[in-house]
Amino acid sequence: NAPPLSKGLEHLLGLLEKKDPQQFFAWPVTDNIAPGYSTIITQPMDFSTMRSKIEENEYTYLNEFIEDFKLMCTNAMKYNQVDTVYYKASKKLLHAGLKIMVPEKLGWMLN
Ligand SMILES: NC(=O)c1ccc2nc(N)sc2c1
Repeated sequence: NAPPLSKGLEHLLGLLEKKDPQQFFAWPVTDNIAPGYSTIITQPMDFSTMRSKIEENEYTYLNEFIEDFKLMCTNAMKYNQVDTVYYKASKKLLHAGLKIMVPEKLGWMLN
């Protein structure tokens, strides 16, 4: 059965996914669309993987979820050149996401 954390994380995930309308972060990046991706990015992460982890109760603490979100964004800033839509979108998503993942905004989930 889903402990309370997973309910909160699913809500939070939904808020973050809305900040990625082009769905650049919706699914794992493949080497087909991003040549050499799997050699450059050793720890891939995307929203669909995060959703699976929530459903499998793989997140014990909110911080683990936040780390995966940051990993997903920083991977994109590592692989993509600064002048690409992907880099720009990941930087914007990272900052927008970290703005809502602060204690005063998440108090309802933390206790
Ligand atoms: N999340 C990413 O880093 C990402 C997503 C989509 C995409 N499509 C390409 N042609 S390169 C690329 C990179």
